[in-house]
Amino acid sequence: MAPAVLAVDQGTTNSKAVLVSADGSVLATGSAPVGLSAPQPGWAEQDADNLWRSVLAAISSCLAAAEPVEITGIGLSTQRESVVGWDRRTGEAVGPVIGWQDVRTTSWCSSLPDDLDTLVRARTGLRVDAMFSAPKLRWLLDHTDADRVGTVDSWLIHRLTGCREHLTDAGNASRTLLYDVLEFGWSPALLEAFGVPRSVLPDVRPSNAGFGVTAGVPGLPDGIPIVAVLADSHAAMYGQGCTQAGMIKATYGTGSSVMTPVDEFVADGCTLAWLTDRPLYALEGNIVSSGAALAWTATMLGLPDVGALIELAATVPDAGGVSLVPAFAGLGAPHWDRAARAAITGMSSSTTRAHLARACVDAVAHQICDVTDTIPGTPGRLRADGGATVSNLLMQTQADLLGHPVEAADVAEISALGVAELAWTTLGACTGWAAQRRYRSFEPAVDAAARAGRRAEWAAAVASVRTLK
Ligand SMILES: O=P(O)(O)OC[C@H](O)CO
Repeated sequence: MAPAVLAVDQGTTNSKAVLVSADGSVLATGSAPVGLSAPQPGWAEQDADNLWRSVLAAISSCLAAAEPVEITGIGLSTQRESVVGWDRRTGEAVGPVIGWQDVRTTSWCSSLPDDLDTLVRARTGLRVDAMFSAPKLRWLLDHTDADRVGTVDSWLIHRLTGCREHLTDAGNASRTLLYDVLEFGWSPALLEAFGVPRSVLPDVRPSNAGFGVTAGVPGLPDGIPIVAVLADSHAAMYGQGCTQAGMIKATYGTGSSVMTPVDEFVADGCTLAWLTDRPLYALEGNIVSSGAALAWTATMLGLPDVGALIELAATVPDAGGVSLVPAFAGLGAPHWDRAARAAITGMSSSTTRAHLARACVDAVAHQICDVTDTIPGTPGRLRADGGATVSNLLMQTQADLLGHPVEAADVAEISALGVAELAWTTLGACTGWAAQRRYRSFEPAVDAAARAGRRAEWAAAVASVRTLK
C-alpha cells in the first residue's frame, strides 16, 4: 500500500481531511460542515462533540474516496484562539467551543490594567483583545466545571488519542496571550493576570515533536502517530513556502490573516508561527470579517451563495461610490476598534444590488491593504490562499488596490498541505512543494491616482464607523 499522511484541517465552517503522498500529491479529500451559533449578539459558539464528529465525517469520506493507503502519520491544522473545556475524569466536553470571533469578554478585557497590555505585548507580541484565548478561558472556568481546557488542536489531540494526551503546539499556544514566545513556556505572570491555573492547560510541544498516537478513533487504526500540529493560518504560510523575511501571504477565510515572516520577534502584531528546530516569528494582521461579510451580503441580497454574489458584483465596473465596512463584531487589525459597527456608505438613488455586491468584494481587498500598509517595507508580491481566492474578480481587485502583483495558489487545501508537508519533512521525506505549485497571477490594472482615490474613499468609510479616533 502507498504511504500517505492524513492531514486534517479543522476550520470555522468546515472540517477537511486530505491524504497526501510524500511528493505532495493529493490522493483524496473529504469535508464536513461544522455548525456555528450566536446565542447572543457578539457570541460565537460551536458544539465540541459536533466539531469532533465533523472531523470523523471528513476523515471517513476522504478514506472512502481513496485507494487503500498506509497512513504513516497525521498532521493537524486547526482554527486558532477558539477554546474548549472538558472534564479530566470523563474526557467529555463541558460547555461549548467559544469561537475566535466571540467578543463576549470585551468589557472584561477593557477593565484590565493598562500595564497588563504592556506585558502581553512584550511576552506574546499580541495585545489584550477578546479575540484571543485567555479571556475566553477565564470565562469558561467561571461558567463551567471544566478542569481541562485548550485550543481546538488540544481538543482534537485529546479525542484522537483516546483521551490520553493533553498537548498543544507552540504556534497555537502563542495565540492564547498566556504563552511566552521568547521563553517557550506558559508565562506565570500572564497566567496569574488572566486567572488561568497552569494545571488546567495542556503541555506545549514544538510543532513537529509528536503528539501521541491514535487510539479508539472510528475508522482509523490505533497507533498512528500525530506527527505535526500547526494553527491553520500558520499552516497556510508553511504551505505557501512563505518561510523567510521578505515574503508575504494572505489567507482569505471567515476572516483574513496577513502574515510575513520576520527575522526577530517584534513586540507588536507578532506571532510565533511555528517552533521546529528554531522558532519562526511573523508579523500578522487579523481581519475579523471577510468570507463572513461575503456570506452576509449574499444573504441580505437574497442570493443563494457567495459565488452568486461575486457574479453579481462582476456585472458592474465598480461599486459606484459605495463602501461596505463589515465591522459586524468591530474592527480587527490594524484598527482594533471592537466597539465599531458595520456600515454602508456612499449610496445614492442610482445604487443597485450589484454595487452593494461589488462594495463587499472591494471591502475584502481593502482590509488586506489596510494591514499591508502598516507592515514596514511590505514586500511587493502577495501570495493568496483560502476559499475566496477562486474569485478572479477578488484577486484582480486585490492587485489593483495593493498596486502589487497577487499570486493565488491553485490549491484549495493549502493549510492541510502545509501541515502535511511539515509532517512529511519530519518523517524524512524530501519536500519543498511550494516551488512546484502553480499560481494564478494578477497584475495591477489601475493607475496610482485611481488606486489612491479608491483607498481614500474606503478610509473615509472606515473613519465614519470608528469609535477610537
Ligand atoms: O476558520 P478560518 O480558516 O477562518 O481560520 C480562523 C482563524 O484561525 C482565526 O484566527
